[in-house]
Formats: sequence, structure tokens, C-alpha cells
Amino acid sequence: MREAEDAPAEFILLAGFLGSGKTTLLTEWLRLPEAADTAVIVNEAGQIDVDGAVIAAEGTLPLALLSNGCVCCSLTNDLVFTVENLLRQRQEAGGAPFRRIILECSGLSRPGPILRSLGPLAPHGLRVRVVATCDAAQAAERAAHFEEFAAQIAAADTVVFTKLDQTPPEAALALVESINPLATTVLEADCARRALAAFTAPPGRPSALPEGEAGAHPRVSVLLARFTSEASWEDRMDWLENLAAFAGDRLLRVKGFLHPPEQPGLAVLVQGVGTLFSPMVPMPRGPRTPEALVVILRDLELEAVRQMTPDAPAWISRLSGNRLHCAGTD
Ligand SMILES: Nc1nc2c(ncn2[C@@H]2O[C@H](COP(=O)(O)OP(=O)(O)OP(=O)(O)O)[C@@H](O)[C@H]2O)c(=O)[nH]1
Repeated sequence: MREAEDAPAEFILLAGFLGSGKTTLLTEWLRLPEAADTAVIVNEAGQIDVDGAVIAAEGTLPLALLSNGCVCCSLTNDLVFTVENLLRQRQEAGGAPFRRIILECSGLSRPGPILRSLGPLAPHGLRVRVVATCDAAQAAERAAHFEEFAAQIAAADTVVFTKLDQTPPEAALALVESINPLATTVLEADCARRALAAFTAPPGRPSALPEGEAGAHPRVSVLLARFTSEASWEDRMDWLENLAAFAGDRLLRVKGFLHPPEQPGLAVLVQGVGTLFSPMVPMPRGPRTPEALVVILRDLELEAVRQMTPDAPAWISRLSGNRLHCAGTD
């Protein structure tokens, strides 16, 4: 579908639960020619900017980061400032106006407060749209435990199903339609076609309705794991294996970088959703790829994880300065 040259730029809020495939969808999009004139803002809730490093590896695109907090509760002013900065820098550089600014939200953020915070951007005439990813394999479990899941789906103009290679989509589709019968759904196994459908879908509702419920999650812990200088590669793998076995379905997400001691220039991207780990991806070691793993758990506290393997050459701490979810009301 060709877009009119003078169509207003879009502000796309890319929501979706932890590990549901937001970054993957976005990187697929950035590889397409249609993605020219896209700017990206990444809201990584912790100190480790994994998504930013993965997206930056796609090339030189205007990329801004909102880190150390959740954009739906603590960073709404920063968001307006960041968008205005991107627009101004583009104008000052004499570049063509952006067609799209995509905000990748952290996985537990709720679209409602973010949409409401966009008021000061009204003079820019951006058309706002919410795209939510839904992991077809995990939808029922997420819906049962996390109201953020329902808030994300309910706010979406477009719901994009992911992990269709792992599970048939019917149950997740029925669930999503029961939460938000108005959303356009994208059920596309091919990654490029899925990304194209996600980010160029015709506008449905003019803007999404903010959801009402508050979403504190005292049951979620966000921890940071680091390894000592004596730790071998096997120690790191053992620790991860133990974690998956110990936490079971209480393990929601692992992501971060490991540094193989034998390979000084190399960092390895580690991605786990639940206890399922993707093949590790090698990346150059550098300031964007520090060695640390963000571990997100349900119903498991720091002390329990430390006690899991008290002698492991690892430091486990709470992620400081982090608020993955809203504790307040709207
Ligand atoms: N098999 C399969 N794996 C996928 C698909 N989409 C994403 N993944 C994998 O799922 C994991 C999480 O994907 P991400 O794109 O990082 O998910 P995210 O929503 O950005 O994660 P957070 O930022 O932590 O909330 C990665 O290991 C991806 O490779 C898919 O359609 N099929």
C-alpha cells in the first residue's frame, strides 16, 4: 500500500507483554524499505539497554532511549521531550519529516497513561496508533496472571500474533477477540509480511481508548545477575539451567549479555521467554553490551534466587532504579 506524501506522521505505540516479540517485530520492520523515515524510541525498564543494542545493530536510524523506568508511570514528561527533540533534530538536519515514530514500550507498561501523556504533542498533528504483540503460545497464561496483558490488548488498534511457529493461533485469537473485538488482527507467520502488516495497517479507531484499571504487581521481581571474574562459561550455563529448573513457570523473562571468558571481543545476547531460551546471538563486546542478565520472575523473591545456588560465582541483586510496572493509579 502506497502512502500519501502528505499523510500526517504516525506515532505508534508498540506494546506487548514481556518477551512477546516487540523488538523482533521492530527489527523486521526496520529491514524493510517501507521503514525509511522511521524514528524509534525504546523504553527499557532496567539499566541494561538490551533492546536498544539489538535495534541499533540494524543500522543508523534515529534512535532515542528512555531508560530506568517505565514510560507509563515515571517517564511521561521525558517521552514528550524525547519526541520533540527527535522532531527538532530532524528539522535542523534538513531531513525529510518522519513518517513514523515508534515507541517500544517496556513489557509491563500500560498504553492508557502513555496515550494520555501525549497531549503536549498535539500541535505536531501526529496520528496515534497502538500496535500490541501477543505471544500466541503464552496468551492464556498471561491473561490469567497479568492485567497489563488485557490493558495492552484492550488499547490496541492492531494486535500482532507472534510465535505462530510454536502454536496454533485459534485459542489466542479467541481470547484477544473477547478482550478487544475492535482490533485489527495480524496472523502472519512470515516475519517480513507480519512487520509490514503491523506498521502499515490502515487506521482503525482514530485513537485508542485509555483503559481504566491500575496495575500494581507486587508479585513481579526484577533481578540483575552478574558473574564473578572466576566464573567459567560452564558456570554461567549451569546457573541459567538451574534458574529455569528452579523457577519453572515463575520465570517470565531473561535477557541480557554474557561475556565468554575465552573470547575477549565477544558478547552473547541471551533471550529467554518463560523457560524457553532462543539460540544465543554473538555480538561485538562494547559499552552497549555489558555482561549482566535481567531476570524477571513471578512469585519469587531475590533471597530465594540467591539461595537456589548459594555457591555459584554470581551476584544477584534487585535491579536498582527500576519500575517495570505502575504502582499508582491513572
Ligand atoms: N519462535 C519464535 N520466537 C520469537 C518470535 N518472535 C520473537 N521471538 C523470540 O522471543 C524472544 C523475545 O523476543 P523479543 O522481540 O525480544 O520480545 P520483546 O517483547 O521485545 O521482549 P521485552 O522487551 O523483554 O518485553 C526472542 O528470543 C525472540 O527471538 C516468533 O514469532 N517465533
